[in-house]
Amino acid sequence: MKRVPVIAANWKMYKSKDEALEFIFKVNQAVPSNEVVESIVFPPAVFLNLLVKREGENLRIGAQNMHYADEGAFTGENSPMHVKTAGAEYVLVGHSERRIYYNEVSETVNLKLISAFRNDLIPILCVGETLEIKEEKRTQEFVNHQVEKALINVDKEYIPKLIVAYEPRWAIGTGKNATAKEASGVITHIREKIASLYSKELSEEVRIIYGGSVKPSNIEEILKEKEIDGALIGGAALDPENFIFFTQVAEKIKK
Ligand SMILES: O=C(CO)COP(=O)(O)O
Repeated sequence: MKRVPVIAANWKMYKSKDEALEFIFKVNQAVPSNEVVESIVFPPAVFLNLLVKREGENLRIGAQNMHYADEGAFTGENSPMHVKTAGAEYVLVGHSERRIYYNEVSETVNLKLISAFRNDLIPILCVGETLEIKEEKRTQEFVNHQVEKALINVDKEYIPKLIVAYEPRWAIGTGKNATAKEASGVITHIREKIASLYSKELSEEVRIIYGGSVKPSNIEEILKEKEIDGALIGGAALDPENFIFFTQVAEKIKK
């Protein structure tokens, strides 16, 4: 089954307004068409509107987080409607930094996933183990459990839209990436888990990507793995030239 590769830049809490605009200006014309590579940028929420107005045809914009409720007394939060009307088409759900610093737990991850689908946003569900769990050789058990919990009550009609990012926590921002083979192994098992929850056919439509210290020097090796459908990149994708390079490698390898 052919799956369109995904190259996603998670800006986290970086970039000034001018830097954000400069990035979009440089990248918009340079990335491959959306049918060939889905190129997505996740800026801080306050920039969503600004960046979408400048959007060309190819670069897509997503939110780094959202609340699961449609509205409510939740000071400081953005609803799915807010991020959607600001122009987001995608949303990161369950990023490890949200899980570590903001009390994101499997129940809220699950509610956000359901809410994203209901609001016609494409979620990138982030999963990944700590170093401790890896050393205990419990990676697969842990990651499969995260996937299973996240997908509770998610209707099968939405599964083809799902994107999962396998981001081992020990690899995020550390310069230490999982080897391509390691990542591919975990991703294969995630797909099997989704097959066991839904069906093999549906599981083959899900894009499963890798994140954690992806950089220009390792992107080729990672994307050469058939099971890895793209990358979610932090630090290295803040540079527009790098981002363009990542999309070009995806276009070349996944064609
Ligand atoms: O958290 C990440 C993407 O969501 C990965 O960050 P780094 O690429 O900086 O390791």
